[in-house]
Amino acid sequence: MGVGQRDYEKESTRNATVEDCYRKNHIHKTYEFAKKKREEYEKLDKAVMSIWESCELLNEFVDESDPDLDEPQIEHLLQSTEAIRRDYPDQDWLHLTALIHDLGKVLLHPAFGGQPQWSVVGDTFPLGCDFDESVVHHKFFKENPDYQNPSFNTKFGIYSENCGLDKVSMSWGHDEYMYLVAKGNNTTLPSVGLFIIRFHSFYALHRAGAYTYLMNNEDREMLKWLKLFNKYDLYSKSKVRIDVEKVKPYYLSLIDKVN
Ligand SMILES: O[C@H]1[C@H](O)[C@@H](O)[C@H](O)[C@@H](O)[C@H]1O
Ligand SMILES: [Fe+2]
Ligand SMILES: [Fe+2]
Repeated sequence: MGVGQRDYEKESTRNATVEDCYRKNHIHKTYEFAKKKREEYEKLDKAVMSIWESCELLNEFVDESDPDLDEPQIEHLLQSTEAIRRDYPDQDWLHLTALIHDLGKVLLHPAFGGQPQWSVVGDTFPLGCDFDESVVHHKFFKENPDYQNPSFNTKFGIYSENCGLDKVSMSWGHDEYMYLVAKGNNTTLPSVGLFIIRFHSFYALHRAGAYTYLMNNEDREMLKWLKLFNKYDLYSKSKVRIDVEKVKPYYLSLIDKVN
């Protein structure tokens, strides 16, 4: 295992939880499920909440799919944003992208429908075509009904080569939800910021290099930023706690700027 590589195989109680989460995730996340959830949640009719309030709301949750992180989610948001801010002080769109990238996990909260962990967290993957071997815990897909569907279970499935990721139906989760929320609120984030939010859990693409044949040229440009972002999403996870009250004023002004 290289430094910073996620170890899903090591025997531990943490990994047993992670594995169980992915078992349910892979069995239930079908093309149909994603379609239904998208239709339900793109109405944006669950609750009205500010960005900072959503960050605080996430504090009560620990992500059951994450082998590396036991800290509350707000720590992760601030740690990754602080790290990216240190290296790219002038790119405020990148700071905001990092701050909000996981806010879709509010789906776990009763105010947003209290969705189960398996439906909200974990890596994402395309639906309507083959499940690539590089997707974590791939073995559980055998029990996913799409696995047997002949229109879906080929390399391209329902897609054509280089169709562009925008056309691809990704498994439902916090990425797609936050993308819908940002778009539906007419965000001022550049399209690459939205791309990062929407595909940050697509590890099979940005870490393993699978599914590249679904990308178009624009996706290939944006993938560079997604890879850069991923370094901060992963490697900033640490036990060094952030002084929330100290950094809060900067974030409030950042949020203000884009609203
Ligand atoms: O366990 C993690 C976590 O749920 C992240 O928020 C998600 O983006 C990753 O893809 C996943 O591996
Ligand atoms: Fe995430
Ligand atoms: Fe994250």
